[in-house]
Amino acid sequence: MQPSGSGPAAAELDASLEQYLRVRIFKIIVIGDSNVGKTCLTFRFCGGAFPASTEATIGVDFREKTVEIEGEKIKVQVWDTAGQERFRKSMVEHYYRNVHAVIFVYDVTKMASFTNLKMWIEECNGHAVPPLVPKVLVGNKCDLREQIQVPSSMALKFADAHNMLLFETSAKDPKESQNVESIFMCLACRLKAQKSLFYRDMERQQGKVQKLEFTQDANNKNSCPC
Ligand SMILES: Nc1nc2c(ncn2[C@@H]2O[C@H](COP(=O)(O)OP(=O)(O)OP(=O)(O)O)[C@@H](O)[C@H]2O)c(=O)[nH]1
Ligand SMILES: [Mg+2]
Repeated sequence: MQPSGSGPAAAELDASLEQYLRVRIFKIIVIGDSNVGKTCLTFRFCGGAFPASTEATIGVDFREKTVEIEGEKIKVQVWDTAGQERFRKSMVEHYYRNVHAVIFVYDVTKMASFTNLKMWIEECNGHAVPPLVPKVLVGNKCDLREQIQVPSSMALKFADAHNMLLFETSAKDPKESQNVESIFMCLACRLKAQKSLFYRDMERQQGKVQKLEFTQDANNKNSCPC
């Protein structure tokens, strides 16, 4: 596993430094029951492989990957959170502070992990995460076809009701790696478009809209995987 030596304060400092150096950094948190595969999904995206073994995450593990969207380098900072209450309770405030996007994960072979999503969404809402923060739903472990308990139709209905996109995938199956990548890239593209709008509005207020280099991105959604 990747080392997780730096704490949330260091990650926040890192974010400030990155902003200073003008590389945009997007903080994406991964939330859900213990054992649904949050660590494996984040490792698949950032490390390009399925980890040989994992242990329950304690507090949070940070992973990151620099991606390029429409010629701009963006650092995706992934917060792989702990699903077990005892390993997360002291950290919850840090998870949600200044978060840019949220990924809710359930295990398609475990109905309880799906029904518990309600609780995870409540926790997220309870931390005043703005409605504009994009959220997606991920059903993991689709490689275990014989054991699926959560039908796609049920998950889709839930995702629709909560205004989220649904991804069903497997961190384990190498054939699904592109799909895992799409989850994060979809969010990064949305954030890039959103932030461009934000910057454009700010500039408009200041009467400088013509000078802003990000303006064009707001309307250009062609490269978004979703
Ligand atoms: N078959 C299969 N197993 C998976 C997949 N993803 C994860 N696992 C297994 O599920 C178990 C839990 O994975 P983790 O990624 O550690 O789960 P987690 O959600 O991070 O758990 P916490 O850190 O306790 O919150 C491990 O034994 C993984 O090997 C998958 O896509 N398919
Ligand atoms: Mg974990």
